[in-house]
Amino acid sequence: MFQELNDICQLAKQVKNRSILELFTDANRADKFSVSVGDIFLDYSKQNICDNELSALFQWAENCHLSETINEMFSGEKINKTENRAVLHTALRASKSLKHSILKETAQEVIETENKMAEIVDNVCSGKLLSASGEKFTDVLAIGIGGSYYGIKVALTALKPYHTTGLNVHVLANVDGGAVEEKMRLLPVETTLVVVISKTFTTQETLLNATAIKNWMLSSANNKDIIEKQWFAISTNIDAVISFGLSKQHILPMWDWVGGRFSLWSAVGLPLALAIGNQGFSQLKSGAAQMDDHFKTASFSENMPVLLALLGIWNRNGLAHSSLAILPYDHSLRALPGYLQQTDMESNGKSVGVNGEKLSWQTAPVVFGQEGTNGQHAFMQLMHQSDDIIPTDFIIALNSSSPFNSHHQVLVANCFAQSEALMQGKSLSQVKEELSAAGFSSDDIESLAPHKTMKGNTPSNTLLLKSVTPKSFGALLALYEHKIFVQGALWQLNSFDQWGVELGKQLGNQILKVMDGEQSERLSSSSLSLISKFNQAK
Ligand SMILES: O=P(O)(O)OC[C@H]1O[C@](O)(CO)[C@@H](O)[C@@H]1O
Repeated sequence: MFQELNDICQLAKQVKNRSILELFTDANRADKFSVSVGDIFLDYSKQNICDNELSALFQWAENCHLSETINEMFSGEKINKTENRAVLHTALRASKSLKHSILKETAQEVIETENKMAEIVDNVCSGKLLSASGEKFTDVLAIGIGGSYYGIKVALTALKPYHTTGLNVHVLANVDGGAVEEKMRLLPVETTLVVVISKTFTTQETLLNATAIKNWMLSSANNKDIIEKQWFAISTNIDAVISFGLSKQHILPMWDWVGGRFSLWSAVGLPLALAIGNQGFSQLKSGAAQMDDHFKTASFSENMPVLLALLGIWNRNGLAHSSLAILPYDHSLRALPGYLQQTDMESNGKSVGVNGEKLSWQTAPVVFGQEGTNGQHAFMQLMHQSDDIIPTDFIIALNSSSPFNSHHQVLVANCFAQSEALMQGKSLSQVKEELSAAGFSSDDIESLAPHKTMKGNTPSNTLLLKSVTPKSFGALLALYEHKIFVQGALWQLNSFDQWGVELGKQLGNQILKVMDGEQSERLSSSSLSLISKFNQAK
């Protein structure tokens, strides 16, 4: 029973068209299908699922040895098999004693790096560490892309009310001269601290942006020590950073057992800590650690990341829904959909299993979203009336950091209304009744009614945070990290590599050469013609 994903899919097939709304005849459903961890509450009662199906999912997860796989990750087994690496971002937010027991001899280096990072933050804030011109820093520019950008970006945005240090922290990721120019116009050269983040220190976009900013600083500043004094880097590739011109004392290490998209908890978080202070950064990590403990110890039926993962698989494979909408109804969480797009799709957007076999099931959904209520005036039309059912995660904070309470109430009401509308829908007969009550003629009712029906039966989760604080936000990020890990494990793929991004990088380099006059037989006539149009326009 329930040995294979296929068994789960067969079970789901039988209930695909069941009405979610009718499941609420069980008066205890909302209580039963919800769980709390710290400051986060998850209501999953609006999913198309019942007790026996959840039990089947738990049983299947047990049969897949999920508990063992979770232990393997936390204990540092090399579960990233294609790169022969452990996956230990959780150790970065663990207690000192746990760090020692997991990381062994590396623990000391990790703790020293944490201390060094905290010292940099203290010294920059107190003015002990000054710019090359002897002034206090006013701004920080973080340069990095992908996993060396999204975590910082989402946390900086979410924790704006906790930016207590007075430093203005900016991020530069995209390789676009316009974005670079924007920063140059905005930033004061003499008082900007730069943090270059690149695990490999070979990433084209980051190196190009860093070089442009470096040249700009060198040409605009009076002091030629500006790079040595005002720049820091986070990387595993120390030699490359030194060749780039940074002083060794200004390099904080990374380790190959921390994946880029799970690296916020390492020194990669330096720009964030420079905004929210050391205390804020510790609280962020403590929230994540709280979720780690819960994930490691809670039974599957109470385990929030496991539940989210299994519900996602139920929707993706069982009910064959191919997308996932992330809809935070909180301005501070507006960067979350973009962050989760990377974390989820770069981790699990794969079709080959850990042993190289072609998987015979679908994996990561297409993740998209936007802050509410903007989405309601855009793509939610499709969610209500197209044939595609798009499972949704609604995320709200019960208490807003804004003083505009009436706005917050309207925002939350809209959020609850959308999950209800997506579930209830509106049938043809309901619409006809409404039109008739409003006095429409029978001809008008017949022609208008089909346009006004809503399919309903769209499943959703609602996540409530007491408020968005460093601690609750850390827990939220860890929740999704673990959800994605569980899904990858159950889909039997490696969530921790990203070979799919390589071909584009190779072809990008080749195209640059063709733009400079080299011949290529590997490119299609379409691309060659586009290159020629670009060259003509130059
Ligand atoms: O930190 P790096 O080495 O510059 O890499 C940046 C990002 O590029 C990727 O390799 C691919 O997008 C990510 O996994 C990584 O986070």
